[in-house]
Amino acid sequence: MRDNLVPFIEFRGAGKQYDGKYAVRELDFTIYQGEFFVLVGGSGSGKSTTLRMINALIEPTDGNVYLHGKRIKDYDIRQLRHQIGYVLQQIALFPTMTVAQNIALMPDILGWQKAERRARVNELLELVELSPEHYRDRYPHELSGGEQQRIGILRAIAAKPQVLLMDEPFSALDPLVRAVLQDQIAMIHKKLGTTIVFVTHDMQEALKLACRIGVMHNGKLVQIGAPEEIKNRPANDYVKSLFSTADTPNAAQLISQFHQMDPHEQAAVRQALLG
Ligand SMILES: Nc1ncnc2c1ncn2[C@@H]1O[C@H](COP(=O)(O)OP(=O)(O)OP(=O)(O)O)[C@@H](O)[C@H]1O
Repeated sequence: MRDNLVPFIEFRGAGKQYDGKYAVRELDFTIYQGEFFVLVGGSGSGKSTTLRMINALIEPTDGNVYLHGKRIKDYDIRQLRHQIGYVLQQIALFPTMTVAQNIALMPDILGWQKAERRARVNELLELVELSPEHYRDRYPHELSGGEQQRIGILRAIAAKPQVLLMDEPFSALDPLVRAVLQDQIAMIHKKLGTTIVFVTHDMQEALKLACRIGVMHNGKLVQIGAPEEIKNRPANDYVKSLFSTADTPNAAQLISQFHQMDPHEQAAVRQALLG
């Protein structure tokens, strides 16, 4: 990605005030095409506000945000949202729609032909190692939490959006399921080359997934850099303290976490892993 940096999402003096108080301020940075950009920071530091400026869920009160060189606020909002997939912590699949219908929602809205939609659903299920034959016709209540989250991610990328926004997408999941989904989103990013902007509280997750990490503190972006740069050369004591305890957990730690779960949780993890 570093050989050919094409500016894709640009924050230029962007800020958001609520009643005269800044939620985020003085955001000046660029996310490049095909990049996996991870925003980290404590609770209330402004990560979600920053993310939501990209899909116009929040309009900046100061400065501007650009996609492809055009101001977000100058896009037709429907066209903009069609180019941007969005995944939240609690994915709400439509309960009365099957897995295939949930995934094909946006292609359907965009008028893709039935055969194209069907092929896309199968291709995507295979991408995350869920057999289309076993999963296409199931309903959300027949899936584990990890499987539902995977279907939510597939729904967000089904119509081949140029950008995927992910706001703490794995934080409600058990550690093992989480580790599997982290590997899968890394693989999706590698295969499809989608630009991903990902918010997390978890520094290990950031170090594992990011091309670059942006660290937020009190509504400001205090450092941007590659994972090793942030960890080895933190810009200040705050960044240092965030990353001081973050080491990638090893298999032994994960396995011991698994053994500490109750049998019900273990069954859910097994189901998600083997699914
Ligand atoms: N609608 C709103 N009205 C007033 N203040 C808001 C509003 N939305 C967010 N804020 C404030 O803006 C700041 C940044 O919030 P934001 O949700 O972006 O933080 P965050 O880093 O995503 O937090 P968390 O990790 O807890 O989700 C917080 O102080 C929050 O209270």
